[in-house]
Amino acid sequence: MSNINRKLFFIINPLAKNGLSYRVWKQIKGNLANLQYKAYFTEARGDATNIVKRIASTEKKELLFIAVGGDGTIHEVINGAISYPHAVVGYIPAGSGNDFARGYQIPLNPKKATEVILTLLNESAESFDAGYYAGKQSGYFINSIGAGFDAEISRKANGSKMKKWLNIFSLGSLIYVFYLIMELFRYQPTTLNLIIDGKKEVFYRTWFVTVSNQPFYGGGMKIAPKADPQDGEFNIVVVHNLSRIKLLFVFISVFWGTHINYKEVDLYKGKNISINYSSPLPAHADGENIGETPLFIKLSKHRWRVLTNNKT
Ligand SMILES: Nc1ncnc2c1ncn2[C@@H]1O[C@H](COP(=O)(O)OP(=O)(O)OP(=O)(O)O)[C@@H](O)[C@H]1O
Repeated sequence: MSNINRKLFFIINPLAKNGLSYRVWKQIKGNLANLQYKAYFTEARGDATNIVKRIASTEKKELLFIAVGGDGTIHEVINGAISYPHAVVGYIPAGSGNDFARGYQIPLNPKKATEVILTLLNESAESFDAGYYAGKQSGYFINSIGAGFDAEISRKANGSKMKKWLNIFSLGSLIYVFYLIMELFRYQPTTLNLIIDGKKEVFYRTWFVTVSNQPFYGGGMKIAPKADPQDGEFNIVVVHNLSRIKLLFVFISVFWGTHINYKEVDLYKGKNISINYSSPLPAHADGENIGETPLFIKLSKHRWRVLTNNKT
Protein backbone atom coordinates (compact mmCIF):
# COMPACT_ATOMS: atom_id res chain seq x y z
CA MET A 1 0.00 0.00 0.00
CA SER A 2 1.45 3.44 -0.98
CA ASN A 3 1.69 6.09 1.69
CA ILE A 4 -0.34 9.24 1.16
CA ASN A 5 -0.51 12.01 3.71
CA ARG A 6 -4.00 12.98 2.56
CA LYS A 7 -7.26 11.05 2.69
CA LEU A 8 -8.24 10.43 -0.90
CA PHE A 9 -11.75 10.71 -2.38
CA PHE A 10 -12.91 10.47 -5.99
CA ILE A 11 -16.13 12.31 -6.91
CA ILE A 12 -17.42 11.01 -10.22
CA ASN A 13 -20.27 12.25 -12.39
CA PRO A 14 -20.82 8.98 -14.29
CA LEU A 15 -23.04 10.72 -16.86
CA ALA A 16 -20.68 13.52 -17.93
CA LYS A 17 -20.24 13.59 -21.70
CA ASN A 18 -22.87 10.90 -22.10
CA GLY A 19 -21.13 8.34 -19.93
CA LEU A 20 -17.56 8.93 -21.14
CA SER A 21 -16.82 9.84 -17.55
CA TYR A 22 -17.84 6.41 -16.27
CA ARG A 23 -15.58 4.72 -18.84
CA VAL A 24 -12.74 7.03 -17.80
CA TRP A 25 -13.34 6.11 -14.15
CA LYS A 26 -13.09 2.38 -14.95
CA GLN A 27 -9.68 3.02 -16.51
CA ILE A 28 -8.51 5.19 -13.60
CA LYS A 29 -9.57 2.50 -11.15
CA GLY A 30 -7.21 0.06 -12.81
CA ASN A 31 -4.29 2.31 -11.79
CA LEU A 32 -5.26 2.66 -8.12
CA ALA A 33 -4.53 -0.85 -6.88
CA ASN A 34 -2.00 0.33 -4.28
CA LEU A 35 -4.02 3.22 -2.95
CA GLN A 36 -6.58 3.56 -0.23
CA TYR A 37 -9.49 5.73 -1.40
CA LYS A 38 -13.26 6.13 -1.44
CA ALA A 39 -15.29 6.75 -4.60
CA TYR A 40 -18.65 8.55 -4.76
CA PHE A 41 -20.94 8.78 -7.79
CA THR A 42 -23.16 11.82 -8.20
CA GLU A 43 -26.83 11.17 -8.93
CA ALA A 44 -28.13 14.69 -9.46
CA ARG A 45 -27.13 18.35 -9.62
CA GLY A 46 -25.69 19.55 -6.30
CA ASP A 47 -24.59 16.10 -5.13
CA ALA A 48 -20.85 16.72 -5.58
CA THR A 49 -20.96 19.87 -3.41
CA ASN A 50 -22.98 18.13 -0.71
CA ILE A 51 -20.75 15.03 -0.62
CA VAL A 52 -17.57 17.12 -0.32
CA LYS A 53 -19.06 19.38 2.38
CA ARG A 54 -20.29 16.40 4.36
CA ILE A 55 -16.85 14.74 4.36
CA ALA A 56 -14.86 17.94 4.93
CA SER A 57 -16.99 18.97 7.90
CA THR A 58 -16.37 15.68 9.72
CA GLU A 59 -12.80 14.66 8.75
CA LYS A 60 -9.91 16.45 10.43
CA LYS A 61 -7.08 15.04 8.30
CA GLU A 62 -5.75 16.73 5.14
CA LEU A 63 -8.21 15.74 2.37
CA LEU A 64 -7.88 15.36 -1.39
CA PHE A 65 -11.04 15.36 -3.56
CA ILE A 66 -10.42 14.35 -7.17
CA ALA A 67 -13.30 15.28 -9.49
CA VAL A 68 -13.92 13.09 -12.54
CA GLY A 69 -16.37 14.69 -14.96
CA GLY A 70 -16.99 17.98 -16.74
CA ASP A 71 -16.71 21.63 -15.76
CA GLY A 72 -19.96 21.31 -13.79
CA THR A 73 -18.46 18.56 -11.61
CA ILE A 74 -15.24 20.41 -10.72
CA HIS A 75 -17.31 23.58 -10.14
CA GLU A 76 -19.41 21.68 -7.61
CA VAL A 77 -16.44 19.97 -5.92
CA ILE A 78 -14.68 23.32 -5.43
CA ASN A 79 -17.93 24.85 -4.10
CA GLY A 80 -17.93 22.11 -1.49
CA ALA A 81 -14.21 22.31 -0.62
CA ILE A 82 -13.48 26.04 -0.74
CA SER A 83 -14.29 26.97 2.84
CA TYR A 84 -12.28 24.07 4.31
CA PRO A 85 -8.55 24.87 4.50
CA HIS A 86 -7.70 21.16 4.93
CA ALA A 87 -9.37 20.26 1.59
CA VAL A 88 -7.40 20.18 -1.67
CA VAL A 89 -8.86 19.32 -5.08
CA GLY A 90 -7.61 17.48 -8.14
CA TYR A 91 -9.24 17.06 -11.55
CA ILE A 92 -9.46 14.44 -14.28
CA PRO A 93 -11.34 15.98 -17.22
CA ALA A 94 -14.09 13.78 -18.68
CA GLY A 95 -16.68 16.30 -19.85
CA SER A 96 -17.37 18.13 -23.07
CA GLY A 97 -16.22 21.71 -22.35
CA ASN A 98 -12.90 21.31 -20.50
CA ASP A 99 -12.49 25.01 -19.76
CA PHE A 100 -11.27 24.34 -16.21
CA ALA A 101 -8.50 22.06 -17.50
CA ARG A 102 -7.47 24.65 -20.11
CA GLY A 103 -7.45 27.51 -17.62
CA TYR A 104 -5.54 25.71 -14.87
CA GLN A 105 -3.08 23.78 -17.10
CA ILE A 106 -4.39 20.30 -16.40
CA PRO A 107 -3.92 17.82 -19.29
CA LEU A 108 -7.11 17.60 -21.40
CA ASN A 109 -6.53 13.92 -21.97
CA PRO A 110 -7.97 11.94 -19.00
CA LYS A 111 -5.26 9.25 -19.16
CA LYS A 112 -2.49 11.87 -19.07
CA ALA A 113 -4.29 13.83 -16.32
CA THR A 114 -4.51 10.63 -14.24
CA GLU A 115 -0.79 9.91 -14.69
CA VAL A 116 0.05 13.47 -13.61
CA ILE A 117 -2.21 13.53 -10.56
CA LEU A 118 -0.89 10.20 -9.31
CA THR A 119 2.60 11.76 -9.17
CA LEU A 120 1.29 14.71 -7.13
CA LEU A 121 -0.68 13.03 -4.33
CA ASN A 122 1.75 14.16 -1.63
CA GLU A 123 2.83 17.42 -3.27
CA SER A 124 1.89 20.89 -2.08
CA ALA A 125 -1.12 22.46 -3.78
CA GLU A 126 -1.31 25.75 -5.67
CA SER A 127 -3.91 28.28 -4.52
CA PHE A 128 -6.14 30.41 -6.75
CA ASP A 129 -8.75 33.18 -6.55
CA ALA A 130 -12.46 32.44 -6.60
CA GLY A 131 -15.49 34.65 -7.03
CA TYR A 132 -18.55 34.66 -4.79
CA TYR A 133 -21.91 35.48 -6.38
CA ALA A 134 -25.29 36.24 -4.92
CA GLY A 135 -28.54 36.62 -6.81
CA LYS A 136 -31.46 34.21 -7.10
CA GLN A 137 -28.85 31.62 -6.07
CA SER A 138 -25.43 32.04 -4.44
CA GLY A 139 -22.11 30.22 -4.56
CA TYR A 140 -18.57 30.37 -5.88
CA PHE A 141 -17.26 30.45 -9.44
CA ILE A 142 -13.77 29.52 -10.59
CA ASN A 143 -13.78 30.12 -14.35
CA SER A 144 -16.33 32.82 -15.16
CA ILE A 145 -19.79 34.16 -14.52
CA GLY A 146 -22.02 36.22 -16.75
CA ALA A 147 -25.42 37.11 -18.07
CA GLY A 148 -27.18 37.80 -21.35
CA PHE A 149 -27.01 36.32 -24.83
CA ASP A 150 -24.37 33.64 -24.07
CA ALA A 151 -26.15 32.46 -20.90
CA GLU A 152 -29.39 32.18 -22.89
CA ILE A 153 -27.63 29.97 -25.48
CA SER A 154 -26.09 27.77 -22.80
CA ARG A 155 -29.40 27.46 -20.90
CA LYS A 156 -31.22 26.35 -24.04
CA ALA A 157 -28.44 24.02 -25.22
CA ASN A 158 -28.05 22.33 -21.82
CA GLY A 159 -31.79 21.81 -21.56
CA SER A 160 -32.01 20.34 -25.06
CA LYS A 161 -32.70 16.63 -25.57
CA MET A 162 -30.86 16.87 -28.88
CA LYS A 163 -27.52 17.44 -27.05
CA LYS A 164 -27.63 13.89 -25.71
CA TRP A 165 -28.13 12.44 -29.17
CA LEU A 166 -25.45 14.57 -30.75
CA ASN A 167 -23.02 13.64 -27.95
CA ILE A 168 -23.31 10.00 -28.99
CA PHE A 169 -21.60 11.01 -32.23
CA SER A 170 -19.25 13.43 -30.40
CA LEU A 171 -21.14 16.31 -32.03
CA GLY A 172 -22.50 17.83 -28.81
CA SER A 173 -21.02 21.25 -29.63
CA LEU A 174 -23.30 21.50 -32.68
CA ILE A 175 -26.20 22.19 -30.35
CA TYR A 176 -24.47 25.43 -29.26
CA VAL A 177 -24.05 26.46 -32.90
CA PHE A 178 -27.75 25.74 -33.49
CA TYR A 179 -28.88 27.93 -30.56
CA LEU A 180 -26.26 30.57 -31.38
CA ILE A 181 -27.88 31.03 -34.79
CA MET A 182 -31.42 30.94 -33.32
CA GLU A 183 -30.60 33.54 -30.66
CA LEU A 184 -28.71 35.70 -33.12
CA PHE A 185 -32.08 36.41 -34.77
CA ARG A 186 -34.27 36.29 -31.67
CA TYR A 187 -32.35 37.89 -28.77
CA GLN A 188 -33.15 41.51 -27.88
CA PRO A 189 -30.11 43.43 -26.55
CA THR A 190 -31.01 45.62 -23.55
CA THR A 191 -29.62 48.23 -21.18
CA LEU A 192 -26.99 47.06 -18.71
CA ASN A 193 -26.21 48.88 -15.48
CA LEU A 194 -22.81 47.72 -14.35
CA ILE A 195 -21.10 48.82 -11.15
CA ILE A 196 -17.40 47.98 -10.84
CA ASP A 197 -15.75 48.78 -7.51
CA GLY A 198 -18.28 51.55 -6.89
CA LYS A 199 -18.08 53.09 -10.38
CA LYS A 200 -21.29 52.96 -12.44
CA GLU A 201 -21.26 52.31 -16.20
CA VAL A 202 -24.37 52.16 -18.41
CA PHE A 203 -24.38 50.27 -21.71
CA TYR A 204 -27.21 50.39 -24.23
CA ARG A 205 -28.13 47.48 -26.51
CA THR A 206 -25.96 45.06 -24.50
CA TRP A 207 -25.59 41.49 -25.70
CA PHE A 208 -23.68 40.05 -22.77
CA VAL A 209 -21.29 40.67 -19.91
CA THR A 210 -18.77 38.14 -18.60
CA VAL A 211 -16.67 38.34 -15.44
CA SER A 212 -13.66 36.03 -15.76
CA ASN A 213 -11.12 34.58 -13.37
CA GLN A 214 -9.23 32.74 -16.13
CA PRO A 215 -9.17 33.13 -19.93
CA PHE A 216 -11.42 30.27 -21.15
CA TYR A 217 -15.17 29.70 -21.32
CA GLY A 218 -17.76 28.06 -23.58
CA GLY A 219 -15.54 25.09 -24.46
CA GLY A 220 -12.24 26.73 -25.40
CA MET A 221 -13.29 30.30 -26.25
CA LYS A 222 -10.70 32.84 -25.05
CA ILE A 223 -13.18 35.34 -23.63
CA ALA A 224 -10.69 37.10 -21.33
CA PRO A 225 -7.26 36.46 -22.88
CA LYS A 226 -5.42 38.40 -20.16
CA ALA A 227 -7.23 37.02 -17.11
CA ASP A 228 -4.93 35.71 -14.39
CA PRO A 229 -6.53 33.59 -11.62
CA GLN A 230 -3.90 34.64 -9.09
CA ASP A 231 -3.95 38.44 -9.52
CA GLY A 232 -6.72 39.18 -7.01
CA GLU A 233 -9.16 40.69 -9.53
CA PHE A 234 -11.53 39.74 -12.34
CA ASN A 235 -11.46 40.65 -16.03
CA ILE A 236 -14.80 41.98 -17.25
CA VAL A 237 -15.90 41.90 -20.90
CA VAL A 238 -18.98 43.79 -22.14
CA VAL A 239 -20.26 43.33 -25.70
CA HIS A 240 -22.73 46.05 -26.69
CA ASN A 241 -24.18 48.27 -29.39
CA LEU A 242 -23.44 46.21 -32.49
CA SER A 243 -25.49 44.69 -35.31
CA ARG A 244 -26.46 41.02 -35.34
CA ILE A 245 -24.10 40.22 -38.18
CA LYS A 246 -21.18 41.97 -36.46
CA LEU A 247 -21.99 40.10 -33.26
CA LEU A 248 -21.54 36.84 -35.17
CA PHE A 249 -18.04 37.95 -36.25
CA VAL A 250 -17.19 39.06 -32.71
CA PHE A 251 -18.42 35.74 -31.31
CA ILE A 252 -16.33 33.72 -33.75
CA SER A 253 -13.26 35.85 -32.98
CA VAL A 254 -13.57 34.92 -29.28
CA PHE A 255 -12.00 31.53 -30.17
CA TRP A 256 -8.72 33.38 -30.85
CA GLY A 257 -9.23 36.10 -28.23
CA THR A 258 -9.15 38.80 -30.94
CA HIS A 259 -12.65 40.12 -30.08
CA ILE A 260 -10.99 42.51 -27.64
CA ASN A 261 -9.89 44.62 -30.61
CA TYR A 262 -13.48 45.52 -31.59
CA LYS A 263 -14.65 48.96 -30.41
CA GLU A 264 -17.96 47.43 -29.25
CA VAL A 265 -16.11 45.21 -26.76
CA ASP A 266 -15.21 47.00 -23.52
CA LEU A 267 -12.76 45.60 -20.97
CA TYR A 268 -12.47 46.35 -17.25
CA LYS A 269 -10.87 44.92 -14.15
CA GLY A 270 -12.40 44.81 -10.68
CA LYS A 271 -13.21 42.95 -7.47
CA ASN A 272 -16.80 43.97 -6.69
CA ILE A 273 -19.24 43.87 -9.55
CA SER A 274 -22.98 44.37 -9.80
CA ILE A 275 -24.82 43.29 -12.97
CA ASN A 276 -28.32 44.62 -13.49
CA TYR A 277 -30.17 44.67 -16.81
CA SER A 278 -33.35 46.65 -17.48
CA SER A 279 -35.21 43.34 -17.05
CA PRO A 280 -34.06 39.98 -15.57
CA LEU A 281 -31.87 37.93 -17.92
CA PRO A 282 -30.40 34.40 -17.70
CA ALA A 283 -27.11 34.03 -15.84
CA HIS A 284 -24.46 31.30 -15.66
CA ALA A 285 -21.60 30.48 -13.29
CA ASP A 286 -18.87 28.29 -14.81
CA GLY A 287 -21.38 27.40 -17.53
CA GLU A 288 -24.03 26.19 -15.04
CA ASN A 289 -27.42 27.89 -15.10
CA ILE A 290 -27.87 30.02 -11.93
CA GLY A 291 -31.20 31.72 -12.64
CA GLU A 292 -31.46 35.36 -13.60
CA THR A 293 -30.01 38.81 -12.97
CA PRO A 294 -29.53 40.95 -10.90
CA LEU A 295 -26.23 39.46 -9.81
CA PHE A 296 -23.68 40.64 -7.23
CA ILE A 297 -20.13 39.37 -7.48
CA LYS A 298 -17.10 39.81 -5.26
CA LEU A 299 -13.63 38.38 -4.91
CA SER A 300 -14.00 35.59 -2.36
CA LYS A 301 -12.10 35.78 0.91
CA HIS A 302 -11.45 32.05 0.44
CA ARG A 303 -8.95 30.73 -2.06
CA TRP A 304 -9.11 27.14 -3.30
CA ARG A 305 -6.22 24.74 -3.69
CA VAL A 306 -5.53 22.33 -6.53
CA LEU A 307 -2.84 19.81 -7.36
CA THR A 308 -1.17 20.86 -10.59
CA ASN A 309 2.36 20.40 -11.86
CA ASN A 310 2.25 23.81 -13.54
CA LYS A 311 3.32 25.94 -10.61
CA THR A 312 3.74 29.66 -11.21
N1 LIG B 1 -26.04 11.47 -12.04
C1 LIG B 1 -26.38 12.68 -12.53
N2 LIG B 1 -27.51 12.83 -13.24
C2 LIG B 1 -27.84 14.02 -13.77
N3 LIG B 1 -27.11 15.15 -13.64
C3 LIG B 1 -25.97 15.07 -12.93
C4 LIG B 1 -25.54 13.83 -12.34
N4 LIG B 1 -24.37 14.05 -11.71
C5 LIG B 1 -24.08 15.36 -11.89
N5 LIG B 1 -25.03 15.99 -12.62
C6 LIG B 1 -25.07 17.39 -13.07
O1 LIG B 1 -24.85 17.39 -14.49
C7 LIG B 1 -24.33 18.66 -14.88
C8 LIG B 1 -23.25 18.52 -15.95
O2 LIG B 1 -22.16 17.82 -15.43
P1 LIG B 1 -20.69 17.94 -16.02
O3 LIG B 1 -20.36 19.37 -16.25
O4 LIG B 1 -19.79 17.15 -15.16
O5 LIG B 1 -20.77 17.19 -17.42
P2 LIG B 1 -20.85 17.72 -18.93
O6 LIG B 1 -21.96 18.71 -19.03
O7 LIG B 1 -20.88 16.53 -19.79
O8 LIG B 1 -19.45 18.45 -19.12
P3 LIG B 1 -19.10 19.99 -19.45
O9 LIG B 1 -19.74 20.85 -18.39
O10 LIG B 1 -17.60 20.03 -19.36
O11 LIG B 1 -19.63 20.27 -20.81
C9 LIG B 1 -23.84 19.33 -13.60
O12 LIG B 1 -24.74 20.37 -13.28
C10 LIG B 1 -23.94 18.22 -12.55
O13 LIG B 1 -24.26 18.70 -11.28
